[in-house]
Amino acid sequence: MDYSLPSPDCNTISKTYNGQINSDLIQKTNERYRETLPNLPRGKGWMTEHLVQYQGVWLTPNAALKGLMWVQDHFKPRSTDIFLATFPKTGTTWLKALTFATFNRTRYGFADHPLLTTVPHGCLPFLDACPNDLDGFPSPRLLSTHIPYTLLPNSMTVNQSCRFAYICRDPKDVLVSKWLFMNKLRPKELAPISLEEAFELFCQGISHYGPYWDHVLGYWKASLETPEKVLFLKYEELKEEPSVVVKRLGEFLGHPFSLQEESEGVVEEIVKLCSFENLSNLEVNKWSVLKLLSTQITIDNRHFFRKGKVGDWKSYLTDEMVKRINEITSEKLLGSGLVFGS
Ligand SMILES: Nc1ncnc2c1ncn2[C@@H]1O[C@H](COP(=O)(O)OS(=O)(=O)O)[C@@H](OP(=O)(O)O)[C@H]1O
Repeated sequence: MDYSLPSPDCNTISKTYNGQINSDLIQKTNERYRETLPNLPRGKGWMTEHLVQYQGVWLTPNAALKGLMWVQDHFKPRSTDIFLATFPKTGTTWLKALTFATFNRTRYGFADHPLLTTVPHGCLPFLDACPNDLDGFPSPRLLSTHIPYTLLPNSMTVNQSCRFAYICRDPKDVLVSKWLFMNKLRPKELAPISLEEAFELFCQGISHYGPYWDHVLGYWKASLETPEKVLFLKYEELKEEPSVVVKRLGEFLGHPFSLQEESEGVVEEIVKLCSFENLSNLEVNKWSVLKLLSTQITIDNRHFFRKGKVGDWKSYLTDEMVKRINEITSEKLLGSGLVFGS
């Protein structure tokens, strides 16, 4: 089986979560999970009723918490692994497409590229959902994760030469994108979350894999310490100069673009293939669904493509909200050398 091809099986973790694979290791993590869960602080959920705080991070109590414990307890990283790491709604879908297309550019032609018929999420297995299903994948593995850098096991960060491509985005756009997306997925029996509520929760750090600023700072600091291992990107820069960023991505992935490829316009082809305008208009991304077996949730692919703009927060946030979130951002990032646009 060619595992690097898009595979609908990349979410097969449900087998694991549902306990159908019966091993001592799984039992141990499940026990740890069952013992830990009742003692964790709870906050209001955006998509689920609650989020729980584990090791300082807010997670959905079922899939995300179990996924994290799984990775911490059992994932066997390889030195050649490449992870696409993101906080949700910062550009995951886009970077997945770009990474997949860049990494596999000699394997697929642009006219019949897998991304024309597969949602980007179907192209890169989600580590947090299937850590033990990945053992059979040939190296080098391209995987994705939402786990904050500081919560990853040492086996992935300190002890291995695994690489991470990380993308962040202006928190105001992340908040708005997340609020609109989560309300679409929120079960009908739960009342929708108002923007005011979402704003408050986000500012307090209570959102999936939040606090947002801590997530960003974890990868930012790691990128300063080990730039060869952590590539730190910004959604806004990718929008501004996609070709420049794709070339950096190529180098980071260990596949720099040759002069010939550049003169043949390969970089631009990748940028075009993965552009919002192209991906959001494909049949697969307009009408198909992504089944997240681990959470039993089905997501319409079109929800991953809303506007794809920088600064759409201006249509939603009040001046007061902007002032508060900007203040939090300045405070949190103070002295880090990292800034977001105003
Ligand atoms: N190709 C491309 N180019 C530019 N922007 C894109 C692209 N694909 C998705 N998007 C926009 O990214 C936002 C979704 O973020 P994520 O992909 O991180 O979401 S998720 O975590 O995977 O659910 C969401 O942003 P908003 O439009 O602001 O809501 C998407 O529209």
